[in-house]
Amino acid sequence: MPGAPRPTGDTHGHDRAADACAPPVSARTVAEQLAAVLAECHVLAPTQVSLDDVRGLVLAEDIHSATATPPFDNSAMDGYAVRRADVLLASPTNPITLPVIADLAAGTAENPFIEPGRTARIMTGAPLPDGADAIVPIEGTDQGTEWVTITVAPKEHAHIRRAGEDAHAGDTVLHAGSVLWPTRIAAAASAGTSVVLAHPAPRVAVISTGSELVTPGDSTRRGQIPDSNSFLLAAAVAEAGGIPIRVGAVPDDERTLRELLSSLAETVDAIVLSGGVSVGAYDVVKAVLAPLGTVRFGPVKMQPGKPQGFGRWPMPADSANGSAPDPAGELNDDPSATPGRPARPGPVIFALPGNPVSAYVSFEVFVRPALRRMLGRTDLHRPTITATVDRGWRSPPGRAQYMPVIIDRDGERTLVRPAAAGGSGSHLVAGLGQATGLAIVSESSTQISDGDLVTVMLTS
Ligand SMILES: Nc1nc2c(c(=O)[nH]1)N[C@H]1C(S)=C(S)[C@@H](COP(=O)(O)OP(=O)(O)OC[C@H]3O[C@@H](n4cnc5c(N)ncnc54)[C@H](O)[C@@H]3O)O[C@H]1N2
Ligand code: MOO
Repeated sequence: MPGAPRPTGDTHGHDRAADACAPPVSARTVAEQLAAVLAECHVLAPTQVSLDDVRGLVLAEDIHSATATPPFDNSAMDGYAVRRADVLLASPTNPITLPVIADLAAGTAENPFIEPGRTARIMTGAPLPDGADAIVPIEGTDQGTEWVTITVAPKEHAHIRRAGEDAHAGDTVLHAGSVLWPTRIAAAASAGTSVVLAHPAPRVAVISTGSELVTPGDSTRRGQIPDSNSFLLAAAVAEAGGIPIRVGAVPDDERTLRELLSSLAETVDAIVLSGGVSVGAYDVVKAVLAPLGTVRFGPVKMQPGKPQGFGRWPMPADSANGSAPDPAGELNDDPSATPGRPARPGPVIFALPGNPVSAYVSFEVFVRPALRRMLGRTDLHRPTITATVDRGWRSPPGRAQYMPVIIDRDGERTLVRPAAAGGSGSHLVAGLGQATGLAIVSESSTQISDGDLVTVMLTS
């Protein structure tokens, strides 16, 4: 990229003077940033997926029943298969005793013909033997095995489940576009399908950046804190339906991060980074990604979550196309190299702010809808409700605010109050754990008072 500052392996090596000279990036609204994100995130191409792995995926084909469901007439009760005419007059005062000619368990292929005056013991799910036209549950008998005494007269076709009453062979049991939740997975299985064409779950690498970060539980010296963002974001990816690959925390070192991104790019659909996107001296994510020209960094008019980066990791061009791979910007300086087409588009990259509440809000507002678009979901957004403010707060002018709130019921009313004692501070990660929603305050509001109505995104 001519004129772009060349990334270096040093921690502090990128050219701050060049950054200062770069034209200021205009602030986007949340809607503008979301539109830019969604325009770049496409549904993943469908693949064959085993029913073991389809939960939450979107079906890309209709599923037809291979056979009738149920496939054969069968018993709905543990009891006796009878000719109803034989026991029509049965009652406690008029018991009728019949010989038991067979014992039919679920799974049996036997089909003993039930002659008049005979019966077979039968279990739930076993095929109805020819000749029988009703089932007497064991509760209406003495449960005999050689002979059985029946004291209850069955109704017509009592306790018989008919072949095809659920679906006929060839019926469409699921339509393309259906989200495969457990009951639909059961419908596919009962239709005789073990593998379906579905849009796969996006594989999402989650990386925290910051030399201050340690693994939770490890001892910390002054200046260090546990990495909570990689756990937050990996769990949020899974909850959104993606497959998280939690890399953990990497230090503020450009070469380390560049090599990591380059190696991950081959195997993931998205990369979610946190930290290092603001204007600090060691903002490693921005230092590595901004010079590539494929990731845009700029402020979004929201609080928290102001500094955002979004774009794509540039993949090596297809060598058959005669071009040279150069994702890291350091392998090829040959100006005569012919640009080629990438073999596949690189993963989309979300560079989220490091403050934990900022990272979380950014995930909810931008990453989650994007992942759901990649999954083929049409319900991209969380549901919202209107709630009454129980304890007011302030909001910065010119920025849409996403306040983590606790949602309570008070009779007919739904009440909200800030989840963290400190309010909207983007470092208040412990308080964030109390939140069950995000109250959305418009750019023009600066004071949210007790009794006001607010829109609340339900997050759990
Ligand atoms: N002079 C300015 N300073 C800052 C501005 C600004 O406009 N001008 N913006 C502020 C805002 S708003 C935010 S948000 C942050 C974003 O900064 P970064 O994305 O560069 O994030 P870091 O500086 O790396 O970290 C910020 C904060 O979060 C903590 N952190 C980072 N990663 C994790 C993690 N994985 N787990 C837990 N906590 C994490 C980090 O220690 C810092 O305290 O910039 C403001 N500054
Ligand atoms: O915009 Mo920052 O994300 O407030 O903390």
